[in-house]
Amino acid sequence: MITFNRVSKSYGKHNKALSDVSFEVDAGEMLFLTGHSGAGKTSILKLIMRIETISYGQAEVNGHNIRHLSDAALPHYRRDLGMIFQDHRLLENRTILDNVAMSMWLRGFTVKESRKQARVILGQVGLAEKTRFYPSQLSSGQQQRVGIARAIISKPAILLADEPTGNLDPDLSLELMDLFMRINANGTTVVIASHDLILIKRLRKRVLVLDSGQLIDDYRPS
Ligand SMILES: Nc1ncnc2c1ncn2[C@@H]1O[C@H](COP(=O)(O)OP(=O)(O)OP(=O)(O)O)[C@@H](O)[C@H]1O
Repeated sequence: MITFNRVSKSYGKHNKALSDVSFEVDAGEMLFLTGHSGAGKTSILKLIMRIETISYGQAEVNGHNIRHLSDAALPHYRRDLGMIFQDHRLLENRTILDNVAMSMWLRGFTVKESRKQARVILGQVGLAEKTRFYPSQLSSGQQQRVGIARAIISKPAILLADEPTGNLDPDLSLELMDLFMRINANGTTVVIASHDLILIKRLRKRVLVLDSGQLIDDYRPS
C-alpha cells in the first residue's frame, strides 16, 4: 500500500530532512513513526500526502508513483487519503458539523447529504451533542476528534495522523488511540507520527524509528 524506496528529502540546499529511507506498509496495517523532534516524521507524512515532493528515490502509495504525480492528478490521488494535522486546522467561523461536512461537500456531495453523513461520523467519535458548537467552544481533545471525523468521513484507504495526542492527557490519548484502532479494524491503513513512547509501547503495534532523517529501526511486536 505504501512503499518508500531510498527516499531522501531536502528543504533547500542545506536542510536534509530524510536520507535514504526505505520501508513498506501493507494494506490494513497500523503503525507508528517515532523519533526525536526534527527526526523527519512529519516530512514522511507530507511526502505521502504530496504536500511536499521527494528529492531523491521513489515512493508508491496506493498504486501511484508519487514522485511523478502531476498536480492535475493530486485531487484524485488525495481522495483516498485522510490527514489529521498537529494543529487541528479547523475553520473557526464554521460549526463543528460544517467543518466535517465540508470535506464531503468539496467532493461534490450536496450540503444536505454532507451534513447527514457528518452527523453520523460525529456520533461515532462521541461528539453528537456538539454539532452546533464552534471549534473554540471545544476542548483540545474534542477538537482533535473533529479533525479525525473530518479525515475519516470520506472513508479513506489510508489515514495519516501527525502527533494526534500532542497536548492531551494520558486518558484522552488512550481514548483517541482506541478510536484509531477501531478505524483500522474497519480496514483503513493507519500511520501515526508520535513521540509518545509510553503510549506506543502500550499499543504493541509496528514502530518505525527515525533518527536525524534516517530510519534506524523497524520494530514489530511478536
Ligand atoms: N518547510 C521546511 N523548510 C525547511 N526545513 C524544514 C521544513 N520542514 C521541516 N524542515 C526540517 O526538516 C527536518 C525534519 O522536520 P520534520 O518536521 O519532518 O520533523 P519531525 O520529526 O516531524 O519533528 P517534530 O516532532 O518536532 O514535529 C527538521 O530539521 C526541520 O527543521
